[in-house]
Amino acid sequence: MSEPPPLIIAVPKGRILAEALPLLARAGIVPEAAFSDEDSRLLRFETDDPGISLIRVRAFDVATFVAHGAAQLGIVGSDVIAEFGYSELYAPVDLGIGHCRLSVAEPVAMAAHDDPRGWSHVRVATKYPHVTAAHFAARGVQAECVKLNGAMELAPTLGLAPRIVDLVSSGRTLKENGLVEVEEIMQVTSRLIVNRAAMKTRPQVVPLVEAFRRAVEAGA
Ligand SMILES: Nc1ncnc2c1ncn2[C@@H]1O[C@H](COP(=O)(O)OP(=O)(O)OP(=O)(O)O)[C@@H](O)[C@H]1O
Ligand SMILES: O=P(O)(O)OC[C@H]1O[C@H](OP(=O)(O)OP(=O)(O)O)[C@H](O)[C@@H]1O
Repeated sequence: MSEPPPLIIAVPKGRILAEALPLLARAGIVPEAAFSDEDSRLLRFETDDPGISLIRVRAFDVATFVAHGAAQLGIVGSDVIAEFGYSELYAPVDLGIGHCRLSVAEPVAMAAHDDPRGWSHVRVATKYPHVTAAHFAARGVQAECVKLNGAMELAPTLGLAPRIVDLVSSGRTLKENGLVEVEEIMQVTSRLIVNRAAMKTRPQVVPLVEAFRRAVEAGA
């Protein structure tokens, strides 16, 4: 009988990659050297297990590859999972990396005389229009979102939108751009995601999920 095709794990490039590498190692996955070389143009990588390959894609695309079954597993922020809301995804393991929060922020001067409890309509620049609209709808506020893919912090001073919804970790980006956090929407960490169909059809998936679970416990 021929070998099944390798399982594909989608890993985001950017900041999560560095935190994911030790986790992959503890899960027994050793990628070829080019994987941790930011200068490499390769997108798909072999590992020392012929049954496992890695792909390196943009953070938001990890969820899309896995939801459509193009990759069977992935590592992605809970912010991205929430924004897409793909029903095909199962997120069984909190990997304990990529800690940050998704928050509403506005200019310091505006915050001085603003009360979020009084809002009935907000205009917000964000990369997360679905999470933002759902958050505000739940408390009876109508949200008008301007979709940006980065540098949301520029929106208030340039008149694009008076407020933003963005990720905050140290708070340095907000501070340096004259903004202040006024409301937290969600706490974020990276999760292991699995395609639900692959979980049933590919017997190697469940042991791999367990390997990640043990890798997290070993690093705690
Ligand atoms: N400041 C931060 N601190 C900790 N984790 C973060 C921070 N910013 C983002 N993250 C987490 O890392 C993930 C990827 O963010 P990153 O900034 O690397 O990608 P991006 O620049 O938004 O993506 P792309 O360049 O592909 O559009 C986010 O979805 C989030 O879960
Ligand atoms: O609170 P801080 O520690 O300053 O982190 C917050 C910043 O981190 C993320 O951006 P990132 O650095 O990933 O840049 P990008 O989204 O513009 O690519 C986020 O979009 C904020 O701008």
